Amino acid sequence: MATATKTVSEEEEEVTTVKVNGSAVNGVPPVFTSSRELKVVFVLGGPGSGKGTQCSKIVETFGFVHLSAGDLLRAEIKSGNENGNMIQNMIKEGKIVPAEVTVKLLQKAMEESENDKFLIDGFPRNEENRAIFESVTGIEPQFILFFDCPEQEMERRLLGRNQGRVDDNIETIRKRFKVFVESSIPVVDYYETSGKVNKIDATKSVDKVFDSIRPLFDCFNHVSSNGYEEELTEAIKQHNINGSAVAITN
Ligand SMILES: Nc1ncnc2c1ncn2[C@@H]1O[C@H](COP(=O)(O)OP(=O)(O)OP(=O)(O)O)[C@@H](O)[C@H]1O
Ligand SMILES: Nc1ccn([C@@H]2O[C@H](COP(=O)(O)O)[C@@H](O)[C@H]2O)c(=O)n1
Repeated sequence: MATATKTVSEEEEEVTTVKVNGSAVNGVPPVFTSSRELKVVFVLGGPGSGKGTQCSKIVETFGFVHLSAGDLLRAEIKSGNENGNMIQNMIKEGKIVPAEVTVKLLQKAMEESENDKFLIDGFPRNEENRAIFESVTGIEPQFILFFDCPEQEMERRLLGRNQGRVDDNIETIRKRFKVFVESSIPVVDYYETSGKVNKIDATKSVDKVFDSIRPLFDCFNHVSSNGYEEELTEAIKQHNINGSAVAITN
């Protein structure tokens, strides 16, 4: 009788060939065990620009799963994991946690989900985040949503947020702004070169911001006979024509 037990060579085969979106990076295949074609949108923008608020609305309307890198790190602190103290100290100082920690958490969350559409919020925060995510998962984002908001407005929002976060105080907020400009904007610039960045004017009301985002996600709901890729390319083109593709102000 046949058994379900795999031979060592079958298991090796699985780890090296059953891959998400699967290309090898520098000859090393990605170590992601899902065989689904995952669609990922990275959501970037300064602290307090409204990323989490808009992600909730996208989840409700377009059925994406929201993975906030910050929330996953905060959950790791609460879980009592050995990395908890290190993560807590980094967050208090507004510093970026080593990518291998954050990527592992994102990878686990994606593997545990049955969905295939993910909004990854607050990630990649620096070049190390970007490179390690790409090499571990082999996933290229569909596009980047970039929330553009002046520091003065972000500071006002963060100081009024009242969620008891250890980093929503003026001293840490200033450090987070500096890290954003020095480490996160270069990642946005990187994706700008491949035309993947969709800049959103985040100063408007919550509903107006969502109205400007909506057309970029419509293609994931109603796929035309040409397939969603063509619809998405057209939506990005229209988004840029409509004047949101202005220079990054930070
Ligand atoms: N368009 C908006 N206008 C005014 N206030 C907003 C807007 N969007 C979000 N806010 C408020 O600003 C605060 C920060 O929003 P949110 O938590 O969504 O930002 P974020 O970019 O996810 O921040 P962080 O990166 O620090 O997690 C919240 O109190 C939220 O209610
Ligand atoms: N990729 C990331 C994302 C977040 N952090 C740390 O968490 C803090 C809070 O992040 P939010 O997105 O919830 O604002 C952030 O300041 C970093 O300390 C990270 O290290 N890497």
